[in-house]
Amino acid sequence: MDRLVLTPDERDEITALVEEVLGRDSTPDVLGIAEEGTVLAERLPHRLRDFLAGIRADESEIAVISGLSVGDLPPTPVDWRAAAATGAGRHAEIVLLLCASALAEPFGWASQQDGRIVHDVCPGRGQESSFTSASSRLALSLHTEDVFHPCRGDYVALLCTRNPEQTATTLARLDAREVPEDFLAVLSEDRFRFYPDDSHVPAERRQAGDDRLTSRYHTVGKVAFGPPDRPYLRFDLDFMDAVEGDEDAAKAISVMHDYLVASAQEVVLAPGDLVMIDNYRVVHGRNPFAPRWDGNDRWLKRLNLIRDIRRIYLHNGSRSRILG
Ligand SMILES: O=C(O)CCC(=O)C(=O)O
Ligand SMILES: [Fe+2]
Repeated sequence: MDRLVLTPDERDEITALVEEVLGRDSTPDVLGIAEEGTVLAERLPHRLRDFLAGIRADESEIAVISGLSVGDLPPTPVDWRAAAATGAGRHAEIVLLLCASALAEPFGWASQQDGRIVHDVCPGRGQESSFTSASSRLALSLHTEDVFHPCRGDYVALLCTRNPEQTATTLARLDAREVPEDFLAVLSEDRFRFYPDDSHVPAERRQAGDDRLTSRYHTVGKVAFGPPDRPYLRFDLDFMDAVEGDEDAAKAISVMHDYLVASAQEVVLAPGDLVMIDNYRVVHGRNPFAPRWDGNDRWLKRLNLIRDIRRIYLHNGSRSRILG
């Protein structure tokens, strides 16, 4: 893991830029700021830009920037809808957008959190055991973000505003030297189906009970691909399966899951920590925790990033960074 600890002066420089951007408009347009992101990011402290350029060039798995300001915070919202309605944590959103724009291009999903580009990750009441980031009492299993889609992010960026129980984010990669060749060979073939996760499916449809995974749209692909010595990875136990009748592929999913769990590392984010997770090189998840619903629960802001925004434009058939 690579880490950069910002100095108080660097933090203040970033805060001043964020305040300038927020001060331009009484109702800031977050998507509009994302459009300007890469230009605004040129004004971030040199050491931060240098660090992120290195992360990008090296394809580093995990990078943490510590010491960011998250602004004045209201109580942790009860769910993302409450955050969206009130603009809770706007300062933190812009910190995240600007810093992340020095690494890659922000984008969002029409099907997720109402098409917002910056997401809220906080425990949702009634969603304690869901398979989404709003879960709490149930661990969020190791996954590639948006595993089903060819335009899934190159990075997931998470900025922590609160983490009172020091709940860990979990991370794991595939080290080709550690796994048997025949197993890797199965993972490297188009023998796996990938489905949209529950955050992309309207709650009404899920509650209606007619939403079996296999009735969802899916894509077929490999779990391991890319440079053989440093393979890329596509995996989400809860939202994938083997193609019909392929027992060796089904077994490979289960062995792969055990391998990832056994080799996972934990990163505990503190307020003001921003982690950039390479969504091709590592899978991520979260340990379980017990929310207190006291306004001080764990709360992250999340942003998806892609190296080449044209892939999104081509998919959309328009210059929109909201995919769908
Ligand atoms: O809460 C965390 O640490 C990770 C959550 C997650 O997987 C996500 O927001 O994509
Ligand atoms: Fe995730």
